[in-house]
Amino acid sequence: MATTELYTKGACVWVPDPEAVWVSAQLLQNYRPGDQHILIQLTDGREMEYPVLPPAGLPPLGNPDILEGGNDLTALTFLHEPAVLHNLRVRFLDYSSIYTYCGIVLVALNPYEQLPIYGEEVIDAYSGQDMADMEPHIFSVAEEAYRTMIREEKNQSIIISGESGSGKTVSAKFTMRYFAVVGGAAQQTSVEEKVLASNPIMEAIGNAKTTRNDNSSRFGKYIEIGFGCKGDIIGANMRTYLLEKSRVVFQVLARSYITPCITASH
Ligand SMILES: Nc1ncnc2c1ncn2[C@@H]1O[C@H](COP(=O)(O)OP(=O)(O)OP(=O)(O)O)[C@@H](O)[C@H]1O
Repeated sequence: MATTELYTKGACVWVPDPEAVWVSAQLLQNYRPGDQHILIQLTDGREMEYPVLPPAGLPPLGNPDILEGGNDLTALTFLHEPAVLHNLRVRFLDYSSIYTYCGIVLVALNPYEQLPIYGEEVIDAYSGQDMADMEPHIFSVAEEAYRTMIREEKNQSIIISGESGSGKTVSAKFTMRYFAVVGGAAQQTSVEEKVLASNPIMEAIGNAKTTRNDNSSRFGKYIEIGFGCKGDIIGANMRTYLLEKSRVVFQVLARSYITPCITASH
């Protein structure tokens, strides 16, 4: 079926909104190829003629209600910006869930509050489980990498990306904690303790406050964790890269010595 045939009376669509970014609306008439406008009704009851000329064209179609709040974005019938934003919003507000899969990728929202979802009992629940059988969580990604490494005896990588303040450093720390717990059994060995204890030291040296993040990393980190044949952490090293020189805006003169000052701006 051509996509335009789905634009029938009663179909749900998303239209851009200056405040809410996207709002949902319903078609009040069938769309016929060549139409320059389509009559829609917004959720607040307002009716409007929506222009369907290029470049915007027809508005993105809404997904069936039954898919709302699903834990994998790839299961959505229509995958576009408003569908992704809406699904993440529903999961966050209605299911208190900050994690959603998009295939093998985990999408994480920053809750800006401590959630009770990172305790050892949660680590135990994820340990040994398949990613597909568990609700999305940073621990399921860590578990997948850990199990694949043990099973295939191959190095694994977890890439954490996002804009400043989105929660990359926090996610990396939860991942390292997961490895320390599942690999170190009940008692953490001193190597595992040292790996976890390196975080505050690195942050003391390499983090600074910006307008977006009170504890913003000033450089990227490539953290390599070594595991022994029993799956326990036996060492780690960290390489830094991508120092954001643009943020080194001035030097502070303090008494007789000069302290380079990595500050703020943004
Ligand atoms: N999962 C989470 N639970 C609770 N708070 C979180 C979580 N993720 C992030 N935060 C909060 O958001 C703040 C910023 O997160 P973080 O420092 O990890 O961001 P970042 O992506 O590493 O930023 P930058 O690129 O600027 O270094 C944290 O200090 C913490 O307060």
